[in-house]
Amino acid sequence: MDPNTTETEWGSKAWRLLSEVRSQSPLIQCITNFVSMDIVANTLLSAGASPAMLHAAEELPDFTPRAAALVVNVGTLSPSWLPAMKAAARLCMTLATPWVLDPVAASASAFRLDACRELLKLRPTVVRGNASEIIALSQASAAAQPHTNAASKSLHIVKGVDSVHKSMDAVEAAKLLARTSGAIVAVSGATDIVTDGNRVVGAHNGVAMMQKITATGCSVTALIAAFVAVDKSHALDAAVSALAVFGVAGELGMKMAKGPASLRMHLIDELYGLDESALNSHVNVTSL
Ligand SMILES: Nc1ncnc2c1ncn2[C@@H]1O[C@H](COP(=O)(O)OP(=O)(O)O)[C@@H](O)[C@H]1O
Ligand SMILES: Cc1ncsc1CCOP(=O)(O)O
Ligand SMILES: [Mg+2]
Repeated sequence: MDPNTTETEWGSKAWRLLSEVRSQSPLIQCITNFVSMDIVANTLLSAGASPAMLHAAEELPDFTPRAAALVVNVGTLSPSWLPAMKAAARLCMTLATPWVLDPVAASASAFRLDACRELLKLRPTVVRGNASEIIALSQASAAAQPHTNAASKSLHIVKGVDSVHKSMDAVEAAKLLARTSGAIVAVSGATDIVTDGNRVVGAHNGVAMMQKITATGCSVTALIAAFVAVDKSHALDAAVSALAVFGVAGELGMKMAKGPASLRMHLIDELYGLDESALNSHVNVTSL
């Protein structure tokens, strides 16, 4: 993070990065779960990025090098998808292309937890999960070997895809995961937390109703990828900005929404229409 960024400057930083996404329209390859594909693509389009949901291993050598960033989301993981996820992540690591891991339901099973740990070794630029996912992954990755006792203890910390912890409960776990993985770690929730293992920044935007729309977490993970794509050397700032922008769109959308279904529509509309004054007046980011 730029240590000189003051709390009042986050609005203009978020605006600058959103403007870059709109002008550059970065190509974002998304290997993501079936539930999320539609809302993730629509979120990226509304922000100005160009989404592509390609996951066939045969296509990766041609396509992944052309992407400005990659998302790997394990939400509907199956054995047939994992090799392509790893191959795409490995290509990004080799090419220094930013990539973002969403460890959906990280410790729901040993298969999923091991997959997330293997993906972590491929040096994601950012890991974004909810609090339960980050706590589980942090504990598991602190264990040295697959299926050690420490790793199996972190099994079933998550219930399913929804968090049973508050984001603030995951601050230390996030810092540890950032240190052990080398990634920027983002924990979504009432306060979105972003850390590089030393600094901790909180983004306080958003509304609780966003949890009642499936795949909002997946969507903000993809938005983080778009923001990191346009500011590769400041991944922490980019992640904070994406989380704040998505939260502001949720706050503005909530003014017109009657419930989760209409919030989904209004959030996407508000993301599309965000302007400088809205971000300057609504972005609420502090150091923690
Ligand atoms: N209680 C809350 N108040 C405000 N925003 C929230 C709240 N819970 C989640 N959000 C927002 O909803 C989005 C999805 O986060 P979350 O529900 O934690 O992810 P996931 O869907 O992966 O569990 C994020 O943008 C987050 O900031
Ligand atoms: C319901 C569900 N089941 C497998 S993936 C998925 C979507 C999860 O999306 P999010 O993590 O954004 O809530
Ligand atoms: Mg999630």
